[in-house]
Formats: sequence, structure tokens, C-alpha cells
Amino acid sequence: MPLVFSSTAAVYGTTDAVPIPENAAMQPESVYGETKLMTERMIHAFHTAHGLPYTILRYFNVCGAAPAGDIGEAHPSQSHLIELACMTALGQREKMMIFGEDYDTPDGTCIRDYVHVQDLADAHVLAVEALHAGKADAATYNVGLGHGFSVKQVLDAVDAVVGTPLDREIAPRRAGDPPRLVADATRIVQELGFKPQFTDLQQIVQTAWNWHKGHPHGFEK
Ligand SMILES: O=c1ccn([C@@H]2O[C@H](COP(=O)(O)OP(=O)(O)O[C@H]3O[C@H](CO)[C@@H](O)[C@H](O)[C@H]3O)[C@@H](O)[C@H]2O)c(=O)[nH]1
Repeated sequence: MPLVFSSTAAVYGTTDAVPIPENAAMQPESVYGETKLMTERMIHAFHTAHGLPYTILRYFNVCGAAPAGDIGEAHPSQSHLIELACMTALGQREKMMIFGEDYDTPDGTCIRDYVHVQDLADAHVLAVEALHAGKADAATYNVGLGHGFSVKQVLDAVDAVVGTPLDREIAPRRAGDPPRLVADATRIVQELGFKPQFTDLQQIVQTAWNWHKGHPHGFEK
């Protein structure tokens, strides 16, 4: 039975590679990243010993919601940038904190590769199809757009979609945040034919905003 494993860009930790290829050094800086890396290694060991076909997908920053606005993120301790910004726009939070403005990036804020959840779902379908076709039986792919946006660019996009500027405050850096995490997505594009549909930041934010506006209390009525 082939296996598709959900891994994370957090396996790379802080790296000088921009964008990050799958064979970059892996130095996770979080417990989460460390456990994902350990699991990747166990899967590979099992493949070597018993021939288990597998595909590992390393997600970058998954975001957005179903374009129809009926499925989206809803969990009690939200920490994701776009979700928090939407909640702020709804008045559920007072303002947006920008965690660090002194990074070595063009505007001083962290850069991430924001991949829409629907494109991520499509990547899984491609991975399963390739495994069933007998291709890519021990493969690892980054899943991202291959370009990044800064925290300020994301907040500007939220302001544009929502129609009013959110209050912002510069806060200290958040521990364990690498300055840049941008996928080198060449491998998944070339080998699996991955073609993300959501490449425009405002379009991505719009789907998240539609979900939050229509479901201010998540899945609760
Ligand atoms: O209120 C906030 C929230 C976030 N950020 C910044 O926004 C960026 C993105 O943060 P967030 O949305 O929390 O995502 P990440 O911390 O980059 O982590 C995501 O992406 C990782 C892979 O890159 C996954 O492993 C994690 O599960 C997933 O949460 C970071 O630079 C944060 O410092 C702020 O400035 N203010």
C-alpha cells in the first residue's frame, strides 16, 4: 500500500538556500519540524527494508479556504498570519502584530511561500496518481509556489481585500521564525505536473476572507 506523507518546510529550519531545494540541509528548529523529519526518515528506512512506495510532500505555508466559502480554517488557538488578519478585520482581535521588522529582507519582515489549500489538495491527487502508476516510489517534493511574500505584503493584501487598513504594531521577533522560507518547486512541477491555480496573493486572501466573513464562529452555527 503506497503512502503519501504530509511533511513540512519546517524540516529545513533556517537555511541560506533561496529558494530551498529538496536536497537542502535539514536543521529543524521546532519540535514539530523535528518530528516530521524523524517520520520522513522512518518512512525511508521502511522503504529500504520492505519496499514501501512513498511520496513525501513538504508543505510550505498553507493558506486560503475553499473558493465556495464553505470550508476553511477553524481552530481555537489560531496562529497563522492570514487567519489572524481576517479575524482582526472582523473585530475579533484588536490589531495585527508584526513579529520583527529587522530581518534581512527588503522590508524587514519575514518572507513565506503561501500555497493555497486547494492547490495543496491537487498536489496530493497528483502524488497518489503517480504512485499508482508506479512512478515516483520514493520521492520527496516541496509544495509551494516558488516565490514568497513578506508579512507586510500579506497585510497589505488583506487591507485591499477587506477595504480598510488594519491597525498594525511592530512586535519583537517570534522565536524560531526563519527570515525566508521559499520553496524551489521545480521538482513537483516537472515530475508531477503541479500547476497551482492560486498564484495571486489577493486572490488567495480573498478566499480566506470569504470564509471568515461567512463563518465568523467557524463551523459553529
Ligand atoms: O500575528 C502574526 C502571525 C504571524 N506573523 C508572521 O507571519 C509569518 C507567517 O507565520 P505563520 O502564518 O504563523 O506561519 P509559519 O510560522 O511560517 O508556519 C507555517 O508554515 C510552516 C512551514 O513553513 C508550517 O510548518 C507551520 O505548520 C505553519 O504554521 C511569520 O514570519 C510570522 O512571524 C506575524 O508577524 N504576526
